[in-house]
Amino acid sequence: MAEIFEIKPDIFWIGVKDPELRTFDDLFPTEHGTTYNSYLIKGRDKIAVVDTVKGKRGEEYLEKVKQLVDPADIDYFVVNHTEPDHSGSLAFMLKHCPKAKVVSTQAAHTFLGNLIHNPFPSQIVKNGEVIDLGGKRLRFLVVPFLHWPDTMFALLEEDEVIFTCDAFGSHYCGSSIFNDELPDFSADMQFYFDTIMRPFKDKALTAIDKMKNEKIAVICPSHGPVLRSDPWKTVGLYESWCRPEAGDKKIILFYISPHGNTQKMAASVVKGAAAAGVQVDCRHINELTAAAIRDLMEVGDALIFGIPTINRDVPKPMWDVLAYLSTVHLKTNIAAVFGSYGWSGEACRLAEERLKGLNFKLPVPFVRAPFTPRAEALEQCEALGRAIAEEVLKK
Ligand SMILES: Cc1cc2nc3c(=O)[nH]c(=O)nc-3n(C[C@H](O)[C@H](O)[C@H](O)COP(=O)(O)O)c2cc1C
Repeated sequence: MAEIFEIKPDIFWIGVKDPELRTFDDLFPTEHGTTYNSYLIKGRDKIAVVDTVKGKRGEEYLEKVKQLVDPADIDYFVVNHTEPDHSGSLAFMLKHCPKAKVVSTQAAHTFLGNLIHNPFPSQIVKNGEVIDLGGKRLRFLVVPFLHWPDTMFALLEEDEVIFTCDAFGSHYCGSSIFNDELPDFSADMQFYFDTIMRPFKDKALTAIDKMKNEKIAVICPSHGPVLRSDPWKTVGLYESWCRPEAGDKKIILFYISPHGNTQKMAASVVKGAAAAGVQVDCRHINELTAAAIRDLMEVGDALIFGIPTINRDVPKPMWDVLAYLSTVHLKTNIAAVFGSYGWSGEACRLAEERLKGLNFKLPVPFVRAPFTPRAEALEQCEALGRAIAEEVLKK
């Protein structure tokens, strides 16, 4: 018999486990594998399934469903989010569940159209709408961008069970599916937050605000353990990871400087900003871990990058820094660039293009200086620092 867990009377975990998975979506390491969680709810009158599983696991998943109900009796597939690890077996399941309607947000409906291509019976729901299964009412909380635009949570009001899709999930596959029956997986949960949810901290706080008015005894995410013991502890952790730190305004300056010229320019930028009343946390990127770089990015009221040209390009370690910008939740969209070069000097322009592509505002054009910066170039760097500080103080 395939593994099924009863979470509360007539609410079942019918997901599949993937303990050997070591890289999720070609992107993130999964040291402890993962699970694709799906849930079946038997109301007095209707049957609903919340999310499905990865497409490759469809057959096995169908067999699980058959252990509990006749698939032809399923009334609803609730799609909280359309990422293929949760919706991949939906089209397959619909063939076996002729009466089932797909319940989702409008955005998820559009995405499913682009994933499945064939028409499917559907019901689009808005925030606060309810589907009554008979003694079990499913109410939807629309929470866009956790972490795709399509996302919603589904709350079983009477049972106080909420299905939150990727939010509060972990890539963790253990012998049980319940958090109170497993070893500590908090590091996996934090890593999951860091890789998936971190760019959407403001959206997570909005979702948490919506949850706070609700009675919730169990959180059922779409990966990893079901949180039936102290679910609010996890909500509190998310809140602490998402809440911005208060404090004085500051500029973060990241630089690299094999021959020390860009470093000289950095010192002048720092001087100019300080004269305008804003401190600069000036850091050589080789002295920072990736985690420290990402943390610093999130606290900066402006970000400045000191970049020499190497082989007609931004040096690779600095490209890595620029790549991190899309993996964090930035407080600012103000940036500036400067750097030394020898003969062709492409780096500043390339970095500016990257920043503009991420919707940064660059109030001052980049300052570039050939080899050892002259006094005039250092003055330009001071002016750059001052202008960015003034921009920060305007906010
Ligand atoms: C390996 C190497 C490759 C370089 N390639 C370029 C280049 O393609 N174009 C250019 O303008 N300068 C190039 N330079 C020169 C540097 O940009 C120049 O020395 C600059 O002053 C270095 O800044 P830094 O003192 O902050 O390290 C290169 C330097 C090195 C060491």
